[in-house]
Amino acid sequence: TQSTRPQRLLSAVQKNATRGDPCSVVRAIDDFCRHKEWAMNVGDEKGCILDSVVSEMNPAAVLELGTYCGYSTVRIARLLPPDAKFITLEFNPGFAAIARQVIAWAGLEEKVQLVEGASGDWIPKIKEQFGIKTFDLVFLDHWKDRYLPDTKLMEECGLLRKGSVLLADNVICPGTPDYLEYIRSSPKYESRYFKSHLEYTKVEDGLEKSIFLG
Ligand SMILES: CCCNc1ncnc2c1ncn2[C@@H]1O[C@H](/C=C/CNC(=O)c2cc(-c3ccc(F)cc3)cc(O)c2O)[C@@H](O)[C@H]1O
Ligand SMILES: [Mg+2]
Repeated sequence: TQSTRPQRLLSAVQKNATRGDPCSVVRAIDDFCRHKEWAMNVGDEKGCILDSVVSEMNPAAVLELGTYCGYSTVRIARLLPPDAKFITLEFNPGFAAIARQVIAWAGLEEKVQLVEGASGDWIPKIKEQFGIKTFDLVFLDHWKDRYLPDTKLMEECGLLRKGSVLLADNVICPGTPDYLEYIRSSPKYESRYFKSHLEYTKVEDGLEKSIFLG
């Protein structure tokens, strides 16, 4: 039977990365996607911006929407303090299965809670299910037309506090026009665009970092 691209990405990690070494896992995926098969990971260039936001915040509670193969999950988890809580939501069982193995190869399974399911179903349940009051950082990288509804849902569910940061991938390519319009015009957010490029290409893309003002 034909393998899928996520399965081939996982094989590249198992072949080229060192177990327990998150940086080697990140490098192996970037090499695979740059030289073998493109895949929709945030990538190395935007990944450095993600790293700087995570490092600067030293967050105690992080939410990722859209795990895919776990590339950004590993990038984030490797920088978190030991007792931080990190929830990543993935609703495709096939992708979730691959991501679990990528995260395990990096030796980060203790730092990440991969929850299989849709963001719309899980966001209202996170407080009671995981004992999390609010998130310090949310990384949005799932379906682009879900960024806005899920942001409004997080607000309604009281998951954001003064200073919470939303970091959104792909605000230019593929683009998230309704989300950008909302977040840049809302008095509840202070927003800044980090210009970069679509992963592994020269096409413009970027991350939007938005601070919730309460
Ligand atoms: C019920 C749907 C909303 N809730 C959801 N809850 C949980 N997980 C969800 C999810 N939506 C989607 N997902 C998962 O997130 C991932 C989806 C990511 C979508 N990302 C993109 O489309 C994307 C696409 C590109 C891209 C850019 C240019 C191009 F030519 C082709 C593709 C680049 C990126 O960086 C991207 O992030 C999958 O793993 C999917 O199963
Ligand atoms: Mg993306």
